[in-house]
Amino acid sequence: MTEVEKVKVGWEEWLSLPDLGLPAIKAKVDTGAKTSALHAFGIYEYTERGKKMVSFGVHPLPERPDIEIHCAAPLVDKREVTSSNGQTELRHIIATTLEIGGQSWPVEISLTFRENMAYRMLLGRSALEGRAIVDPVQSCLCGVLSDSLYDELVPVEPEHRPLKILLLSREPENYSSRRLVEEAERRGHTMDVINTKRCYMNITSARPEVRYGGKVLQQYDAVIPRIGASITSYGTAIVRQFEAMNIFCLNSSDAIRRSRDKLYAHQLLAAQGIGMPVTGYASSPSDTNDLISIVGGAPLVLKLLHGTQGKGVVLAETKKAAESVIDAFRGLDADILVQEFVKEAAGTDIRCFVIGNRVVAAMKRTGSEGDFRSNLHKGGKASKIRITKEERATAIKAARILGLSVAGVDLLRTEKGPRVLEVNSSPGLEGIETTTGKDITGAILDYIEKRAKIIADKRLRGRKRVKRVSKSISAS
Ligand SMILES: Nc1ncnc2c1ncn2[C@@H]1O[C@H](COP(=O)(O)OP(=O)(O)OP(=O)(O)O)[C@@H](O)[C@H]1O
Ligand SMILES: [Mg+2]
Ligand SMILES: [Mg+2]
Repeated sequence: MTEVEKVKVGWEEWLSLPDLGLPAIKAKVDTGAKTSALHAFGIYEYTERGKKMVSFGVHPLPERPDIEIHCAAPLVDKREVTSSNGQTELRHIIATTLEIGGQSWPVEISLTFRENMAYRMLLGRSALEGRAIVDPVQSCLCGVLSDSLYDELVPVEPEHRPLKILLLSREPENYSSRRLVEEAERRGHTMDVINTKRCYMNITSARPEVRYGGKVLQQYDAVIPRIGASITSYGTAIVRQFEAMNIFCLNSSDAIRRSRDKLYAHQLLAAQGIGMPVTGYASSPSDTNDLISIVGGAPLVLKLLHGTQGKGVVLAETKKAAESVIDAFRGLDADILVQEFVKEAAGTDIRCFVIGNRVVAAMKRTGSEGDFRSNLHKGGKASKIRITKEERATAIKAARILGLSVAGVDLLRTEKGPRVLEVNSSPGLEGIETTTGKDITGAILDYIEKRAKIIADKRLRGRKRVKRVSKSISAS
């Protein structure tokens, strides 16, 4: 290619990724980065005719969160990428076509979560090499693409093909299970509810399968895992088996495991800058004193690492009390977290219900008189609450870090901003639906319809040619 044919680009440019169904994205040109990056959420790997693929969602226009495009692309690699803030993460690398300034060529793009960033895409060196010349003081040399290009796409309405869904739950009669079945059937889908503990599998078989009552469980479009804390290990093994069968699982086995291990989850969240109460952890009783001082002394909160529903969460008002509780837990050979007591939360926490990359509902929970724990199972009361932008962004980010598509993110409201307590992978539906009056079950099924459809139908959407709508050149 000769010099003349190179596309001239400024420091920011509008471009299209036609194979992904993205007609207009404003990218920041970043010659300091090798690989280009695209903001994606709900990243999911699957195999299509022996070829590795990845599906994901994109909100291409930061100011238009209503535009959500679900994409699929060949997965070419998984690579450690260090972003500009110095954080390294293992990213999916996809192959696709870049269209800019009337030309198009193949590129590799890494998928990352940059919901809070001004640009949904970074155009790196490899994508520009031999194809473009950068003029760092110019902007949008290739013209401006309008939002309206998204209106012309194949509608993002999920197709109403009946799906076959499997609900893994040991409680078929509880509110969450009943609502999911009822709503799925109302939409014309079928939903089988199966006790996770009754599933078994042949893990050595070349063709992975899960069995139940002598039959092979197969041909599901989606699995909804509701795995209780007491069976995390077995439950996630079953989910992993379904993943090996390329069946879409609403939450992945890895994500469930990460969120269940409170210590691990805390480490992952802390590493990505999520605010949490100061938390310490130790195994040896000889360091109890220092551990207590790390979190700022009494009063402090002690938690069993694998506790749930407020069981195993204790407030120690004095240092003496803290020491004796730590001793008692140790005597039981239980792993514990020692945590700063956030007094200003005053027995109230906020449950944010996250689906995909949206908080679909939030409620405030206040503990019963005299209890600092706000768990509804412990007699707490719930009410509607409007969350702040920061709380919303934190909840979404926390779910995303753990890799959960559906999550109940619990946080405390403090003057210094939200403090995440934990992220639940099987959040209950009863409290949130009755408190907010919102159809959360419907929102979960909307999400499954979109995601499962992409994988089950194995078709790409929104392949349309793109017209430049205007050419505006500015030197900003
Ligand atoms: N550090 C803290 N400071 C103040 N209050 C806290 C703190 N940690 C926990 N709490 C209160 O105790 C409740 C239970 O704690 P946490 O959510 O960590 O435990 P859990 O047993 O796993 O509950 P869940 O049923 O939500 O899984 C919280 O909802 C909150 O109201
Ligand atoms: Mg919990
Ligand atoms: Mg909780």
